Amino acid sequence: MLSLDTLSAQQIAAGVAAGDFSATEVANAALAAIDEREGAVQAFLQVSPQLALDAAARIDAARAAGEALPPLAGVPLAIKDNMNLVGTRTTCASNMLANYESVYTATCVQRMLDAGCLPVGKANMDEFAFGSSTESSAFHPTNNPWDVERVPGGSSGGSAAAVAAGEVALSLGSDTGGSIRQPASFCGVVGMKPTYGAVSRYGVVAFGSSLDQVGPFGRTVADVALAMNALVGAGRDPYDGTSQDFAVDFCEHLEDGVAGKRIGIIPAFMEAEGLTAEVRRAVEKAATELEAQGAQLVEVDLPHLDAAIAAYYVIGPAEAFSNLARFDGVRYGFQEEGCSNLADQSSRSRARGFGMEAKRRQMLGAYLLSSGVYDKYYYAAQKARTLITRDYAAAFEKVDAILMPAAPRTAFRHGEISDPTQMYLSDLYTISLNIAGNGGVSVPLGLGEDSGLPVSAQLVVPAFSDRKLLTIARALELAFGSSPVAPDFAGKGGELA
Ligand SMILES: NC(=O)C[C@H](N)C(=O)O
Repeated sequence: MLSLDTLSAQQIAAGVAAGDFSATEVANAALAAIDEREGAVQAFLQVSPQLALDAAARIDAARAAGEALPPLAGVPLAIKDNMNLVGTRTTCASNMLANYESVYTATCVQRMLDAGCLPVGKANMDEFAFGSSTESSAFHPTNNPWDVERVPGGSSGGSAAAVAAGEVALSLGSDTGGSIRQPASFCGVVGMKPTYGAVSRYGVVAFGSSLDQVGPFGRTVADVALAMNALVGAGRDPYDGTSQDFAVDFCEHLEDGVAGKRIGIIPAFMEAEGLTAEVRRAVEKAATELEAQGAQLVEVDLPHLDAAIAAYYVIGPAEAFSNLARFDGVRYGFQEEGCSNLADQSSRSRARGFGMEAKRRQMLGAYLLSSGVYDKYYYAAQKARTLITRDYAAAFEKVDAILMPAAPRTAFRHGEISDPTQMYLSDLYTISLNIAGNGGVSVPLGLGEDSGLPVSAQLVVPAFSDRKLLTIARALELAFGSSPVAPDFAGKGGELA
C-alpha cells in the first residue's frame, strides 16, 4: 500500500501528474493522517479540509481537461499562522488575533497555491513569532514528533512538526532570528531561510521588518528547492518594497556536488559555551563528509559575532514595538469591553490580548527607543550590525559557504527553559544571518549519539547565493540520508487508496 509517509513532495506531484493517484486522494490521505496524528503532535491551530479538497478538485479537473499541471500539484502544505490565507483565521497564536479572519492572501502563500499545493491548515507558532519553543502560543503547545515530551523548537514549531510527523510534505515558516532553522534542527527536517528580500513578506504579519524572511520546510533538499522555485519564480512582488527579482532555478544545479568548493569553518564557534558534544561531533563529521566529496575546508573568523545576540535583542524588539503598535484594541483584534475612553481601551486591550513574551519584547522595544536610551543601545546595535555584515563579506572572499551548527543542542523538554535569556541563546548560531541578511539552511545529520534526537548542521552563503546553498545541502543529504517521518507517527493514516 502506497503511503504519503514514503513520498516526497516531488514524488507526490509526479504521481498526480502521471495519474497514479489523484490530488483528491492525496488530500484525503493527508487529512486522514492529520486526524490520526494531530492528537499527539498538535502542530495545527486550524485544519482547513474544504480548502484542501477544493484545491485538489481544481487540480484533478485540470488534469482531466488535459492541461499541464503545476510543479507541486497535489502537495499538502501547512502554513504558519502569521501568514494570511482567505478562508482561514490568521491568529499569530495570540489572543489578540484569535478571531481575525484573513481578508487577503499573502503573496508567499498564493505562490505555493499557484504551484499546486493543497492548503491543509494553519500551523502553530510562538505568539507573534517571539520564542524558540512554540510554548508561548496562546492556544496550546506543539509536541516534537521525535519525542512528544519535548518542544519542536520555534517560533515556526508547528510548521516543522507537521512535516516531521508526516502530516504534510511541505510547510512555510518565517525566520527573524532562527525561527525556521532552529525548529527544523529540533524536528530533523530541512528548513531554509532565504536571503533577505528573496521572498515577499506581503500578507505576513510583521515582527522585525529588517530581519523577517519567509522560507520552506521539507523532508528532502529537492522538495525545499521546488518550494523555493514556487516562492521566487514569479519575480519580485511589487507589494513588498524589499522583495527583489531572483530568477534562478533552484533544482537545476542540485546535483553539482561540492568538488572544489571552499567550506568555511569557524573554530571559535565549535568551542562555544552551550554547544553540546554530540552536536559538535555531528557537525565535525559533516565537515569530513564534505571534504571526502572534494570540498576544501578553510578556517575563517567572524570577529564580531559575539555581539550578534545582543544586537538582535535590541533591533528585534525595537522593530517589533513599532510593528505591533497597530494592535491597539481599536482597529484590529481583541477589544476590551466597558472602557471609559480610547487610551483606557487601548491599554486594557493590549494588557489582556498579549501574552508575557509579547509584552516583554514590546516593553523592551519601547524602552530602547525612548529618548536618551536610543543613542546608547539602538545606534550601538546598528554599528554591530554593520561590523557583522562586514565580517561575513570578508569571510566570503575566502570561502563559498560556511558550515556551523544550526542549534547548540537537541530539542529540550516542555518547561525545561523558563528563563527568557536562556531561551534567547537557542539562536546563538542563527541570528547573525538575519542581521547580515544572507541565506542559510538547516540540514539533518541523523540522530545525536547521546540524546538519540535529531541533530543538524547549518550552511550559510553570501546574499543571493541560495542556489549554491542547496547544492551543498544536497551533498550533506547524500552523506547522511534524507529525513524520515518520525517513527512514532509513520503508518498512521496517510495511505493512498
Ligand atoms: N522569531 C525568530 O526568528 C526566533 C527568535 N527565537 C525570537 O524569539 O526572536
